[in-house]
Amino acid sequence: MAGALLLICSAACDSVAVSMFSTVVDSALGAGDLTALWTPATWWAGVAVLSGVFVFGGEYLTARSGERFLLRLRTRVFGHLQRFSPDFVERRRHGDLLARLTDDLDTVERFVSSGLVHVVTSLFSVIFFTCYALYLSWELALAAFVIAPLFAVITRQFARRINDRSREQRALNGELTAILGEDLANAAVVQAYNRQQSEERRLYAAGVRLLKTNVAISRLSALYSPVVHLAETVCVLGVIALGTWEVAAGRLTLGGVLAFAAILSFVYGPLQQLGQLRVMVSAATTGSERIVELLDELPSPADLPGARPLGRAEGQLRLRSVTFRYPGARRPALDQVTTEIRPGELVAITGASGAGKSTVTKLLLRFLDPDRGAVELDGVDLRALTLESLRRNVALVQQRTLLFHGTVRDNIAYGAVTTGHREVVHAAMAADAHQFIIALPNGYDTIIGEHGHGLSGGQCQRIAIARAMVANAPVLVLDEPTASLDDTTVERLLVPLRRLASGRTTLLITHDLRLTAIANRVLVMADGHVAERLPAASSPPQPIHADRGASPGGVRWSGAGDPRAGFPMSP
Ligand SMILES: Nc1ncnc2c1ncn2[C@@H]1O[C@H](COP(=O)(O)OP(=O)(O)OP(=O)(O)O)[C@@H](O)[C@H]1O
Repeated sequence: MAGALLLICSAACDSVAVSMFSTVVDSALGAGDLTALWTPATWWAGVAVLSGVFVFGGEYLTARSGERFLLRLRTRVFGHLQRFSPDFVERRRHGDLLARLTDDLDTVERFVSSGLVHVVTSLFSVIFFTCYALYLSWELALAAFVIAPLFAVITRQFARRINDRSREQRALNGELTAILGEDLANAAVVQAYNRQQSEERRLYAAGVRLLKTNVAISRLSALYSPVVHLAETVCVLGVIALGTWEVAAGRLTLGGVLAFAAILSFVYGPLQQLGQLRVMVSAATTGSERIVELLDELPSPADLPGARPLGRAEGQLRLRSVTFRYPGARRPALDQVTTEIRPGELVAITGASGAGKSTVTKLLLRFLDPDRGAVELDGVDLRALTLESLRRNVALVQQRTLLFHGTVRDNIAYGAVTTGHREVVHAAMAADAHQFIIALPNGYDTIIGEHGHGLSGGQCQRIAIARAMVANAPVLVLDEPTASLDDTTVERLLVPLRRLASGRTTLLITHDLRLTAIANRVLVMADGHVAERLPAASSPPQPIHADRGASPGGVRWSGAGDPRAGFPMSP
């Protein structure tokens, strides 16, 4: 707003400068009188300095508020995206979502900050110069401004074509980012299957489509300026012819005609900018359509009206006749599943691939809501709880450990916002990770990549266990925590996993018999049903309750069942 005001002031200064120019021509140049030059020249220079200051301030403030707007908008859209279930994000192409959060937001920012400010300032410039032109000679002014409708017709034609192309451009840009993202994420598969060349071809083909669209947009934009310039020149020549006639008739001075010509060059600039704004609006419209499309999607699941926060749960879980079908799927992934898990119990769920095991975990975390039936924690339907408090009570360890680019410490501390170094170290010790972490080049400060680059699968998994320890939630979901690990690594994980599960209600999805052996009960799932309920093959440890204050790792162990026997608890 302040930026726009300053730019309007600079437009007013320009009008004053043109009037000074007219005075200089008539009183100094025309009369050949040097002494008559100083006063208008001083005013002219003063106004030029003032105009420069206004332009600097206006441009700076406009750019700053534009960047701030972009920051707020990006944070808002990202915040909205964060409220969608992982299933929603996985269904979309990541690259396309990234393009919406970067390039598309950029076009909107350009329009809202510089675009809108230029509209306002251009409008004021046109008004100031028109008033001055009418004051000088209304006949000439009317002749000069017949061109305005011509500008509108030309720009409408261009804007329509550019609009179509920029829609294509935004979609192709999303596709290109998506291909790049996929290729980088799947670098191992691409190389293992010797698909580098075909991937290059895929990227090249998408690049060619984008190139054609970009070239078409550049062609239209490049053509626009000369066409408008031609229209402008014809009009200026017409005005000069009319002006000569007016001077000859004694109705206008030479200074007046020259000032008029200067006005035209000042006024056609803003008029042209107003036209170009349509082009900018086109790009911003396409960008904003793609952002609004995201913002229009209602996050699901979301907090329902009346949802209440849950304190620390006891950990009793119950599935009551739960039925769930994925959108578009022919048969339900879960069909009338009923089961109960007591606080502190470790229940393993096993069964063939596609039986519905992971779907149960998604329902427990409320990544999905059942179509029929209910999932309950401590006897309360999860839909009656706030999502934040539910997820504070449930810790998750997945098959593929998801790490962030950052230090080992940051990755472990991710489990709870207020975790200090001491808690991180204790959790790492309980997860049997401390020794390998201190052997890393910078110990806990070693930077690890998103995919745990430099760490083995087992080490990543132990970091995930430490993270879940830090979270200290009463309910634990372990989704195939040992899948794709070798026997020795699995053996090493058993103790930390038992420590983690101890005192927590644990749902363990696994095909691994060594893991089902540590469970209190085993449920075997088939085709979305619980087909069998088996007792445990061996007795699990006897803990116990999770209590952050009770031991440094947040878990208290009882008697002989303590698998940490001989485990040093201080770093
Ligand atoms: N996002 C999805 N959209 C559509 N169908 C899905 C989706 N996720 C899973 N399914 C289907 O739901 C059923 C249950 O899937 P789920 O992932 O729960 O099985 P699972 O027992 O965990 O399998 P696995 O052991 O292979 O992980 C399967 O038939 C699967 O194809």
